[in-house]
Amino acid sequence: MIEQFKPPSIAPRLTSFPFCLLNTEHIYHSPLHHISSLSPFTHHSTNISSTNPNLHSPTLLIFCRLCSCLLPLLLLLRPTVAQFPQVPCWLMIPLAVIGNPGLDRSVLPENNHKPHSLLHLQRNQKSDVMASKNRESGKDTEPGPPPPMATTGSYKDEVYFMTVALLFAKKSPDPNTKVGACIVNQEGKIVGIGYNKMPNGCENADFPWKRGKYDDPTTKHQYVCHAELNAIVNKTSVDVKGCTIYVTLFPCNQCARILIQSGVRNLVYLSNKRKDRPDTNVSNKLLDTAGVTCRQFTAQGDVCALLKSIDPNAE
Ligand SMILES: Nc1ccn([C@H]2C[C@H](O)[C@@H](COP(=O)(O)O)O2)c(=O)n1
Repeated sequence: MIEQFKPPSIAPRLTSFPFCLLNTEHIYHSPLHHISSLSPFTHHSTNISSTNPNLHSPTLLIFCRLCSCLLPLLLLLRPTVAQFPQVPCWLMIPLAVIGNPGLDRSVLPENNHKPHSLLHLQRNQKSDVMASKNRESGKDTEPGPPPPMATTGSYKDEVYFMTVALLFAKKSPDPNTKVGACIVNQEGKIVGIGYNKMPNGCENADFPWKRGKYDDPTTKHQYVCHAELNAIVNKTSVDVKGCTIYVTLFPCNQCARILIQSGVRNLVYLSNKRKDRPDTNVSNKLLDTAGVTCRQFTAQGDVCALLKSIDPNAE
């Protein structure tokens, strides 16, 4: 049997006008990209509505005709209505469909005046999220360049950074070895400072400060937080990836691991007198293998005098 296909008579006509309207360029400022997915007039729902018997009802026909007359009228009225603070709530629904006249576009980025601006914004936010995910997974921990070494003031910048580390070492309650650390980001800004002390909430006076075997709980070694660790946990930036650490004493094995894992890429140290001790003897190997550049800070002339004025024992 051969049968001619009869297209549904009313539904396509009903949906055609609002469908076209929603896709014209004239209303691209409106949040219709979003709303249209909910609207019964989209491509999507056109397909659904053509099989929907409700759409064939005369009431709906009148409603749609009314909408098609009302919408252009509201478009014309839109700037005028926006002058009035008290917009009747029945007007809010069609206005929401046309666009929010009260939206302060100056708070949006420049290109937000273009079509699909919200979409652009979401894409940018998405890439920010991806970037931070990559950072978390350590994918972007490529060696960062050392901070710029300008000579503003009397000294090179690194002299100031090492001086800050040395100055903060003086705050350490350790009677024998005082260590200071200063973390500098790739813009040459200080983002973390630390010195060796007991953990927060553990009174320095309540814990031993004497030296001894590393596994002896009556000595300081099991308790004290090293300067490098404190500088990292005190950071003022999101992270310390790509940063340079200035430290007055070469890091121990544990601190070397912490520096590597936190993404610090460059190390400048003042003294390495403990490098062969069991708690420091593999630092160099770890840092070197992980690609952290290490360099000893050398001071001469007035820089030497400056360091000695802070700590007479400074080498
Ligand atoms: N890179 C380092 C090395 C050591 N410290 C701290 C830990 C202790 O408080 C002190 C070392 O004591 P010592 O064995 O010399 O009696 O220095 C640090 O903060 N960072």
